[in-house]
Amino acid sequence: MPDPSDLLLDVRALGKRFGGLVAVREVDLAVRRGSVHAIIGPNGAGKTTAFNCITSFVKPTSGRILLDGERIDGLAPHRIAAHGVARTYQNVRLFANMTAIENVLVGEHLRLRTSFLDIVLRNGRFHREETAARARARDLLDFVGIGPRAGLLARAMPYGDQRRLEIARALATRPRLLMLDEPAAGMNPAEGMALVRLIERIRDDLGVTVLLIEHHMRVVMAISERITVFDRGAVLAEGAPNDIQNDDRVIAAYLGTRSTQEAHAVKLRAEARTA
Ligand SMILES: Nc1ncnc2c1ncn2[C@@H]1O[C@H](COP(=O)(O)OP(=O)(O)OP(=O)(O)O)[C@@H](O)[C@H]1O
Repeated sequence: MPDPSDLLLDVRALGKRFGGLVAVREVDLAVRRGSVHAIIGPNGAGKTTAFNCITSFVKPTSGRILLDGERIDGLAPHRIAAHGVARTYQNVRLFANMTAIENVLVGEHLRLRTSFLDIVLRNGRFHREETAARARARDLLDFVGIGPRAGLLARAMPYGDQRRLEIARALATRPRLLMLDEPAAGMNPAEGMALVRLIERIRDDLGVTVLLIEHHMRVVMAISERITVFDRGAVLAEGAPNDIQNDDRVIAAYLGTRSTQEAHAVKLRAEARTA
């Protein structure tokens, strides 16, 4: 068991029911400060529901969620963001008709101290904060590798750049914990490895702890210090990448073949035969 003071996120006995369906049951999740931690598991295992509970997008049925030792379950989503938790989504959710830099500024503004009156009056504080926010937004776009596209509309950007923009917008809220839901979805192997390097820089250069849900096993194994495996709403295994790769239960449930995609294909073919 890790020392509780090493933990940034400490989820205990988390449960979520949707009517009669138990989506998450008795889940414990301990994310060390300064680490990259992955959640893996088959489709429908409850991974996104656990994310949604942590960010208060859905209300947990049971359990406790602590950030840096402080309970955050039951807080409104914007309060959780203010505590330093930012996330991205499985499907890109950008403001499509805004430019890249404007999307990042939306994240920045969650942090600014400018009051409504300051904005209406466009006074000194407004201009100082706006200038600083723009400079920081540009730095973040550079950091994620899309600086030259700052003025492009989000909808005009290639998919890979949109995913980077989402990460920049999340970073603009200055999180302590960045939660990424399938960041490598739709990426080819080279793009996946470039994402690995970006996530490493987020951890090392910005000091942000990263919790990600991911199906691309090459990405997961390359980046994660710890992996938690979900299966049918519960935690099946937790450990370092090497342990997870060699865990018989995980192999049986999930990694039985060379890649996740193959595992899904085998499962689907088996289901098709019995249909
Ligand atoms: N809002 C909801 N209402 C009812 N059922 C839901 C809701 N959200 C999720 N579920 C169900 O909860 C279960 C867990 O879903 P969840 O999306 O958390 O799985 P997942 O592990 O993230 O899957 P995937 O890898 O496909 O994204 C599924 O059976 C899903 O249908």
